Amino acid sequence: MIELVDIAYVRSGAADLAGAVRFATEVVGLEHVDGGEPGVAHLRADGRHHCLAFVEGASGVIASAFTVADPGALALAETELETRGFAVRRGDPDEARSRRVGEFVAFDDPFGNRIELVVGQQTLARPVRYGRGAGITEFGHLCLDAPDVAEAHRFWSTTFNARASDWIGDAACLMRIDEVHHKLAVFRGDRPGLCHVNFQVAELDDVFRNWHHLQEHDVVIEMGPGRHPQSGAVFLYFLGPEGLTYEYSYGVRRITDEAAWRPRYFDPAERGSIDMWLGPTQKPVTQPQISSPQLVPEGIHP
Ligand SMILES: O=C/C=C/C(C(=O)O)=C(/O)C(=O)O
Ligand SMILES: [Fe+2]
Repeated sequence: MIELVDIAYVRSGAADLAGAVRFATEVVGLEHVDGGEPGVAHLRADGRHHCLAFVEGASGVIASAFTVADPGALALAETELETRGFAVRRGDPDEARSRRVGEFVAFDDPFGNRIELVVGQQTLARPVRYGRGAGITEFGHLCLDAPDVAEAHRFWSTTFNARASDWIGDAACLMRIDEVHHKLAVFRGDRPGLCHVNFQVAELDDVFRNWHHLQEHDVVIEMGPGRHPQSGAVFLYFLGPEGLTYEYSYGVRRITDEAAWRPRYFDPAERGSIDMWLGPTQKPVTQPQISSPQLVPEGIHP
């Protein structure tokens, strides 16, 4: 079993790099960390050097990354994935530099989502220079698509240490890797992709202030403000450029008594199962996975 320590970053293709950065800084409120790397823009939300990187090119998610403890754990993870039949590729030093990590490996999950496992993700000591005062405190979670959510849970909970915190029928599974109710969610979708990236905000007021800010800037609000009964968080989903959905949320549950927690099963057909405030609900737009070079011939995955 591979122990995921935290989420690290999402890497996404941007056909209009400048436009994606402008939105991420001026509208979402992230910091643009200028790394002097042509064609790549790093966006920061917390201590991590970045949690979102835009790479000039075709729109779509390139990879979603998780941290493991140290180089030894990364080497063990590589072997374990290979033993389980996954093709694993070691990132080269230039790729690792661009990701601001010491080392990383890449593989595709059984549904075609490109996952990277990293060690040595760079921390910046100076405070975050937020693009605007959105109240962002941290990169909260990432959400992937898969056609079979139960199968995705089986994969993440047997290959990795992810535990189901709650289910929304066969439509979604919210999984934790630490005390936070979920840092990884899988939603049902026909194709692999990134359903959304989440940023936690400091206060309830931030969610509502941000809502007005987004409306003033004619941003498409996909869902909310509302309150999820699963994590208890007040949410707001909105669509950015390149088909990337962002979520602000406030007040996510922490599961402090691991032994006592039992995942709950919500019925997606019940009104209120997605939004306790009974607002209109819809699945956020998914950013499709960019088809990356095959790691190995098809069909090798278990
Ligand atoms: O549709 C339900 C979403 C639930 C939550 C939550 O409980 O916070 C999410 O944020 C999510 O799955 O992304
Ligand atoms: Fe979310």
